[in-house]
Amino acid sequence: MQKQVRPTGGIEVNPYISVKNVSHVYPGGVKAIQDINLDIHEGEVVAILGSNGSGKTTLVKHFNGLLTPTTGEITIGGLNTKKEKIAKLSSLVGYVFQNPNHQTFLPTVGQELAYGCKNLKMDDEEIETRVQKAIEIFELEDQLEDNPFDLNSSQRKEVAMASIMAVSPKVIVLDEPTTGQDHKGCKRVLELVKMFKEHGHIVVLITHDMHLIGELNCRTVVMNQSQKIADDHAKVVFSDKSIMEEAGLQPPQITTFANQISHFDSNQTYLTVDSILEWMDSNQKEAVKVGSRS
Ligand SMILES: Nc1ncnc2c1ncn2[C@@H]1O[C@H](COP(=O)(O)OP(=O)(O)OP(=O)(O)O)[C@@H](O)[C@H]1O
Repeated sequence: MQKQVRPTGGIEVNPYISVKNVSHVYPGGVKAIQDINLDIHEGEVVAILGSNGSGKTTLVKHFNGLLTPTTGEITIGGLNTKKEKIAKLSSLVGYVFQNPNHQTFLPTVGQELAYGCKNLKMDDEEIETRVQKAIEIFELEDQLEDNPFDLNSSQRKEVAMASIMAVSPKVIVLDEPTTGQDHKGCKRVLELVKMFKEHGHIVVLITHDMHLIGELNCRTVVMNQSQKIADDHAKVVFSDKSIMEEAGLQPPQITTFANQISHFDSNQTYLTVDSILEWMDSNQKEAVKVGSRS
């Protein structure tokens, strides 16, 4: 396999996910993605952004073999997705659907947590260890006998994420993780993405949630009309007006605000309120008092 040079660090590392010249045409003729190239490495959190129908879901469904390229090639951990069984690919790439009802179907949370591991034919001891770890991380001890459908949507989403965590795939794909979540649920998603990264997972998020991307401060891929039109750090992408306009996207409100205020460093893109407060502190802008209004 050809080695690729990472843009930073200068060390040659093979990407864990390698998408090469991939197009996908659905039966009926819709060209959902066209000539996509994308490398994702160990340790990365990557957000995939774009308007409805731009091809985000089609692209990520290729990572676990739910779809295969019409043309081009995808390798996951060095395995060509066209040649591997879906079961093998799902042990490497876990997919958390936007609607947890699409992936929770067993009568208890405990059974749900073990399902993915059982499906991959792990032995009982291994399943017990993995499920126990997921229970601890997600603090689900008191809910094991509950029916997932008696939980609220935020809790059900956590159960879906915990069952993927039990399988422990290298890559965790989160499809619109904050959609339908209240403020607490959104904060929890942010924590979980950080936690997945700390546990050594690559996280790929499909999202329309600019605030989430701002908080994650992560690599951002923009899809538009079935093509990849940007792939850079969120700060670079959000400050590129032509890309944002082409894709019909709005940066987080705090970024738009900072861009309009001459006080702020015009060479910087501010993604969060905290980054603005930090700038104010370090520049001792006394004209603008930092602190909450009473
Ligand atoms: N199973 C399918 N059969 C035919 N066309 C499809 C199918 N799934 C998606 N498409 C079409 O492929 C294109 C890309 O869809 P896709 O769902 O990948 O976009 P998306 O960016 O994820 O959109 P959204 O944000 O609405 O989920 C759209 O034109 C869509 O209508």
